Formats: sequence, C-alpha cells, structure tokens
Amino acid sequence: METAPHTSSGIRPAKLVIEGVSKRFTSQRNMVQALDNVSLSVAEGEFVCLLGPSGCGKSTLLNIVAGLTRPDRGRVLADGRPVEGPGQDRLVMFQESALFPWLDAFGNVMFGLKLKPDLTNRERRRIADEYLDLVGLGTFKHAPIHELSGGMKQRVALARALAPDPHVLLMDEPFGALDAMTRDQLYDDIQRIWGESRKTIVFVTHNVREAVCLGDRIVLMSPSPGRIAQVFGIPLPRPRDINSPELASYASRIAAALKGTTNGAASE
Ligand SMILES: Nc1ncnc2c1ncn2[C@@H]1O[C@H](COP(=O)(O)OP(=O)(O)OP(=O)(O)O)[C@@H](O)[C@H]1O
Repeated sequence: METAPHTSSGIRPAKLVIEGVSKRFTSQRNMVQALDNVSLSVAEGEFVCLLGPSGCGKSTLLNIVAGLTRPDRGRVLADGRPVEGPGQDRLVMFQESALFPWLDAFGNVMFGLKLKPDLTNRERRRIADEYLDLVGLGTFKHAPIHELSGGMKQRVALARALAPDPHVLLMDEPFGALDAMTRDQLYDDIQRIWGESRKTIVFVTHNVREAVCLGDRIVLMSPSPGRIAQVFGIPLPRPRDINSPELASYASRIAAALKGTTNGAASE
C-alpha cells in the first residue's frame, strides 16, 4: 500500500493548505490539546477522509477549515487566501441534517441558494430541481421534512450543500446516524455525485471501510494530542463497492494502523 506524504500528490493545485495548526481547549476541569502542529495539503478535486478514534481532533480540524473555529497557531489557506471565517466557498454538512422542519425538501434547497444573491428566483428554482434530481429526490420535492427517512433527509442536506456550488464540501460523519443499508446506497450516490461534480471533499469518519470506499487519501489521526499519524493513498478504481474483497484488504491494514493509534476499538 502506498503511504503518501502529508502533501497532495500530482500536478493538481492545492485547494486547501493547512499549515502547522494547533488548538487547545481549556475548561475549569481540564485542558485538551485537540490539535498539535497539523499540516496537510488537499488538491483541487481530491476526496480526503480524516479517520481516527473519538477525540483525535477530526471535527476540530474540519471546523477550523470551515472557519467556524480559530486555531491557536498556524493557519489554513483556501485557494491561497487565509481562512478568516466561514465562506460560501466551503460549506459544511453535519451528521444531523439540520434541515428547516417548516420548509419542504425544495424549500430547504432553495434556502441554501439564498447564498447566491446574483441568481434570479427562476434560476434558483431550476438549480434546486436539478440537485434534488441529482440526489434522487425529484419526486419528493414537496414532501415535508418530518415525512422523510433519515437517509432522505441527508440527501436533502447534500442537495442543499451542493446547490450553491461550493468549491469545497466539508462533511462531518454525514452518514454516521444511518442504518447500514441506507449508508451503502449513499456511498454509491456520493461517489457518482463526486465523479460528476469533482468537488474537493474533506470527509470526517471513524469508519475504516467508509474511508476506503470514498477517499483518494486517508489521513489517519491519533489522539492526545491530535496529530496526523499516517497518510494512506487508496488507488482502487471507482466506483468502489464497500463490500468488495479488495476494499476489505485495504480496510484491514488501515484498521490495524488505527488500532495502533489508541488502545480503543477500531470500527471496521
Ligand atoms: N468546544 C470544546 N470545548 C472543550 N473541549 C473540546 C471542544 N471541542 C472539542 N473538544 C475536545 O477536543 C478533543 C477533540 O475533539 P473533536 O470533536 O475534534 O474530536 P473527534 O476526533 O472529532 O471526535 P469524535 O469522533 O468523537 O467526534 C476532544 O478531547 C474534545 O473533548
């Protein structure tokens, strides 16, 4: 298995550059070094998975890239410019879909498009339809959110995140709360959508197979303090089947490395 350096390979330009980022959280009871001198470069159009045990700083790193959390040291560059806060070039999708329950599926995607004031309402409607079709929910566009399954809600959240056409999509365990069958379907969908849109994606997970199924590279993090332990390149052809033996072979080797980062359990 190729173990890539902490920088993006090939000739594609770096979309994101994380330079020496450290973050400490201090409360009355204790102090946690959530990230310690983390550096990573993500190429344009690359799918990078941040993998690691609970508490190794995956979400903190994603939030720093999103501009939702400020690092104590270091910086993040997006398209060469320092990240100072949230921006419509970097949208985040969380584990809980955080949809507006008073709007239907279409209304939620339209809401995401309010980030684009230059569009006419007619254009917004066309784009919302297009993205609901892309995630397979064209026939559910006027369904109230509470009538949708967990997987369907995450599809709406995905359409809402993609519709404003962000350069970078930051996904924090977006399928973590779903059942295995729904997740398997979404792995196929996200691979298809990524293949068509070629977004730059940073995807947080603690599930090894999920990371191998989706990532061009897997960045394995270790806790206390949060650091990059190892980076794995995954040269498997796409689309990848999460249940294939080739994928399982990669997953078992990475799971062994994950176990080495902690005494805890690896989720395969
Ligand atoms: N706002 C905060 N205040 C205090 N401590 C925090 C805060 N956010 C994160 N931490 C701590 O920083 C460490 C890293 O947390 P983070 O959520 O980034 O880890 P993670 O790898 O995403 O974990 P998980 O997989 O469980 O979501 C943890 O020890 C956590 O308790």
